[in-house]
Amino acid sequence: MDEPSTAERDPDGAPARAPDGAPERDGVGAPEGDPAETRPGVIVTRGLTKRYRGGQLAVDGLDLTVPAGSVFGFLGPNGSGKTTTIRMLMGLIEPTAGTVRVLGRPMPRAARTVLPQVGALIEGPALYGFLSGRDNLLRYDAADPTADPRTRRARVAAALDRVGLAAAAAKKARAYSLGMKQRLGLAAALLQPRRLLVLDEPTNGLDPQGMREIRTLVRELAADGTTVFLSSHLLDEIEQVCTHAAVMAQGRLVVQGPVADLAAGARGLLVVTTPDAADAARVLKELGVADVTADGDRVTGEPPERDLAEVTAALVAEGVRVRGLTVERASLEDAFVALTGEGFDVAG
Ligand SMILES: Nc1ncnc2c1ncn2[C@@H]1O[C@H](COP(=O)(O)OP(=O)(O)OP(=O)(O)O)[C@@H](O)[C@H]1O
Repeated sequence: MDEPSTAERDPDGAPARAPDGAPERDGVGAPEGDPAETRPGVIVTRGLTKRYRGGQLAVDGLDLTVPAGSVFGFLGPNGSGKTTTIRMLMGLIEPTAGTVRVLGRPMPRAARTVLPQVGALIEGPALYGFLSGRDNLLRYDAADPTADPRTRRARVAAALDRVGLAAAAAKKARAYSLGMKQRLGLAAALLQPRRLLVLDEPTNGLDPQGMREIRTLVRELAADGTTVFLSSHLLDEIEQVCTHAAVMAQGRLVVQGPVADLAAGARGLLVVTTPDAADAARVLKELGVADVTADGDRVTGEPPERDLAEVTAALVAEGVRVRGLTVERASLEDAFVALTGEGFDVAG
């Protein structure tokens, strides 16, 4: 629950520059009042770069395009630059170079008009422990000049209900679990209808049941037409809830696109189930299948170019009893490993 006021400080007014000193590429010559719909994405960054004062290059030349209506997963191991990027998207910190457009407007310059249309949950909500969950939200909403005080109580009740906190609404926030605090932060982001939700690790600190509930909520919000941008270091979470994803590693964008396409980019795995594993492995090698490994009654390898029917026929012709033969779809994790040559650090 970042205070919007921190994002509303006056920027220097100068157009952001790409590292080579070229003027900002996105929206050159376009008037600021252009509707977002004429833009390619709800979030568009070009050459976005952040070097911290200590010299740490946290984000390096990021070109991100988040399509309208997507649930966009921003994925990367700890320290890959996700939070730094999100803070730049929300105008909380200045980029060292490059540009950010959110809802078609440049950030941080247009923060005052953009941020009321964006619900954000970044780095855990700031809560008053001595106030109840409900009173925290009433207070938060009262600090928003665009919020209608006449509908405040009803909106707060609806938001608490939506995140499953209605029963705990009167409890002091300091007695909330981490998961409950996370939900309260989400409720704060949902007090008004939003065109975009930006959620930094929204399931952090939640138990599996809480994670499922947040995923369901994200899907419902997306079905209502809200674009959701969420960061995560959990690959399966992104696969379960996101339509699109971008993968970060060491401050750089590795890949972005529809989740189905990203996973399809990795080749998947040929799996033969058979009691004659040794013979099956030999035949597959003879057929030119790469990386053949036998483990119990399971023989795996790279999916061959040739028709699977031919592979099955060759196995059977050699007396291999085939119980099953299939190509397992590649997961996003396979895609990540294929793209970076690294495992995905899911610790933390
Ligand atoms: N305020 C700061 N000053 C200096 N370096 C920072 C600062 N904030 C982050 N960094 C460094 O920048 C890099 C990217 O950090 P960032 O928090 O953006 O990554 P992240 O992908 O969000 O990681 P996590 O999942 O752990 O939050 C890291 O090496 C981090 O140590």
